[in-house]
Amino acid sequence: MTLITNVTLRRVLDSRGNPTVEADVTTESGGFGRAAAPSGASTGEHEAIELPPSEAIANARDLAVPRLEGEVYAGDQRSVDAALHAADGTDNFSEIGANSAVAISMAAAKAGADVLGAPLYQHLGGTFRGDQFPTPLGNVVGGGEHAEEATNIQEFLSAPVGAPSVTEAIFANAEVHAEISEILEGRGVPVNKGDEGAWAPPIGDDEAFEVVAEATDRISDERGFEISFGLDMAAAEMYDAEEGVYEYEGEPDRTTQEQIDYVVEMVEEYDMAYVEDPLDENDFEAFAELTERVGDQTLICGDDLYVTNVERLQEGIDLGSSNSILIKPNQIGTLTDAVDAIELGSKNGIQSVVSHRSGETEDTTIAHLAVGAAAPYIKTGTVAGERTAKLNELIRIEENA
Ligand SMILES: C=C(OP(=O)(O)O)C(=O)O
Ligand SMILES: [Mg+2]
Repeated sequence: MTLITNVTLRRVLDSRGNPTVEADVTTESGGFGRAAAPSGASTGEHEAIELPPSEAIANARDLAVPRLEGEVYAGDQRSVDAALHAADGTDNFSEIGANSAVAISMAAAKAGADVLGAPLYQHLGGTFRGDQFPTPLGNVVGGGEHAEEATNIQEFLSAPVGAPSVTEAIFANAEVHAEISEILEGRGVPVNKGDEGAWAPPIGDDEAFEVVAEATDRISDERGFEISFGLDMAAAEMYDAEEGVYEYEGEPDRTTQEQIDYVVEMVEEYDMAYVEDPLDENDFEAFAELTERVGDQTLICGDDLYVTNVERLQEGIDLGSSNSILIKPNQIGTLTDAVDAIELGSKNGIQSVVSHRSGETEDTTIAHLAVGAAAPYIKTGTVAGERTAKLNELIRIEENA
């Protein structure tokens, strides 16, 4: 019934106006799934390879589609994803492109769910899943690779850790976002937006800490539940490997030790709930030192460090590098690989944060993945249509749970 009979690939627009890969999967009994690949700007050097969409589509048509149509059942996600790996034949999807792979993988999952008449989160997670909702981490101020002339730190994230429901948390993040524009206006700071819809003001990191803390405190008081905040430092983008320093525009460079001390100081001063990629993507040891120092107070999350790869995650587990992992299906290329990383993490006390990319589409798969895999966090922006697509889907899922 769920035998895949057709896979169609096309180019569509992403939120930056760049082309990306969209896949349609149809099954023998008429099941249908459609999904599109997102795209990063601050990509990790160990990520699976995103090919130019036209090339990814042409190669996937030649190599992957014949191994799927009439061969594999959409309801059997592991077989779909194994066929994608076999068609590609490399360990980083450099033949068919991780963008084609992830679009097909997600579209097949949706087609499988469609045949069952079940919501995607239930198809992915099974019948006993669907009652645990992730806390949404909402990007409210940012710079780095996501906006020019803004903060060094890539993302300041509202973290409504005390919210009674995911719906309340989503609205609280939007209120924090709105509050920040008022605060910035009051300070005479012009308000532009970055790639993910976060404010991208021309201010230094120190001022951004103050502004975000003020906004989260105010909305927390109004709402009556705890709203903390966190960061994605995307530190690999700041790291100069030759000099061994982290470069901050308008401030002195920091050595690795100074970077660790700085993060410890900020975690303590602002009681931060979350710090992603505070150190270079190859420095498992420095991550471990930081986790040793503040891992009992905050989540230290590896994004570029792990690239959703179970082998890199295992190295981090062995060394104690972090207590959290970012999960981006397109970093690794399939839903199976993403779920395996979540499960390896949860067996080892590592909290998963299912994440969007800075270039996104209206696709809502990650909202279902977070619920289906019972991930404790999701990072998918605060405002902007391609972000609210996922957030509104979470609201709907919660309503139906
Ligand atoms: C979402 C992120 O940005 P990008 O998609 O540009 O890697 C991130 O670094 O977590
Ligand atoms: Mg990141």
